[in-house]
Amino acid sequence: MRRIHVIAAVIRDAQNRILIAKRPDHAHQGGLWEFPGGKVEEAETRRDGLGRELLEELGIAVTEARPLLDIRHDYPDKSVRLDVWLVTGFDGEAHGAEGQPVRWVAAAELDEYAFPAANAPIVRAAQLPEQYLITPDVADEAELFSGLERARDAGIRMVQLRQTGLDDAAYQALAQRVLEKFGGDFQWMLKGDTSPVWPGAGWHLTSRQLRAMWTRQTQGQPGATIGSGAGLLQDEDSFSSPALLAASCHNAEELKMAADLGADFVTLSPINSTASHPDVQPLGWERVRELIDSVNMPVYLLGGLSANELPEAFEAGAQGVAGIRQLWGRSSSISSNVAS
Ligand SMILES: Nc1nc2c([nH]c(=O)n2[C@H]2C[C@H](O)[C@@H](COP(=O)(O)OP(=O)(O)OP(=O)(O)O)O2)c(=O)[nH]1
Ligand SMILES: [Mg+2]
Repeated sequence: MRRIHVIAAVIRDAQNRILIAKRPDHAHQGGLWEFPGGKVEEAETRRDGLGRELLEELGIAVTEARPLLDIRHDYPDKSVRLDVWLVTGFDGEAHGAEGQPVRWVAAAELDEYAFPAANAPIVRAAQLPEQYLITPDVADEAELFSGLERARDAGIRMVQLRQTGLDDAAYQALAQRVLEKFGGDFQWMLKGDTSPVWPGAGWHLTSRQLRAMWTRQTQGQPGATIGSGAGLLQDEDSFSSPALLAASCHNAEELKMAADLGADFVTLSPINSTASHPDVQPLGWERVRELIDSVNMPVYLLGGLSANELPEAFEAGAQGVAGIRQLWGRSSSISSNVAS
């Protein structure tokens, strides 16, 4: 089946709301909500297709946009490439120019709408920020707390609580204190051998845990997924359901495992060489592009990258950058929205 190239737009306004539209009942995937867009024409660039579709469907002229996520999905009757762009600037008042209902909704509310099956990762990408801070090892809790305050003030919105050298009990106790103080400031991603019990917290698997879990899942229960992205949770293996499931990946095999488990997003590393892993061969941008292209999930690039490299990351198809020192030490000088 020929794959149809579709441009779709996550349009964000100044209040951080996102525009969704309802597909006509008779259309393919009819009656479901969608991100506005449509088929790219033969002699048209992606950007031109985006501009034309949003003018036709919503009566707006796009002024600021960048790639967000590229998805390949096979419906029983149709194969599509959903080439999703984030639109942060436009002229005109968006309205249903073809008579379709449109609605501005908060990112968190997107979960309440019925979208086509291919859209789950788009919803996730629309909700996730551009930067993912991983906490460095700190000397004491005061250093951790002041760093988190700095990150919050600099616009960081998602943090993985990482502290090497703590046993599980000490880590859990630290997480409790950190979440009591900063619970509402960030989307928290926790580590450890069991799914976090804090409401709203996500779980970030190491690549070792990812492999172990994948093996267990695929051998025990074919097709079973645990991630929230797939909408299927099961707790036979004593999982509680994390708000988000993420995994650390370094190659195509691990990316595929994360996708099989229904991960909401992944980190991919190392992009550049880093002081902490001088012996590890960096992936380099060309390979990174190929790897991102091979999956339908939001991917954060990790390893020697700073927020200054967000434009390259977006160009490669990434959700954004993840970082330890780069997003911590200098976080007071980082703009939260470098791309716009
Ligand atoms: N625009 C859009 N299409 C989506 C989304 N999710 C999804 O699976 N699709 C599928 C449904 C369709 O098979 C295809 C988009 O085709 P379309 O019907 O919108 O194309 P179009 O605007 O060019 O319309 P037309 O000229 O065919 O009437 O992509 C989404 O979020 N937005
Ligand atoms: Mg359309």
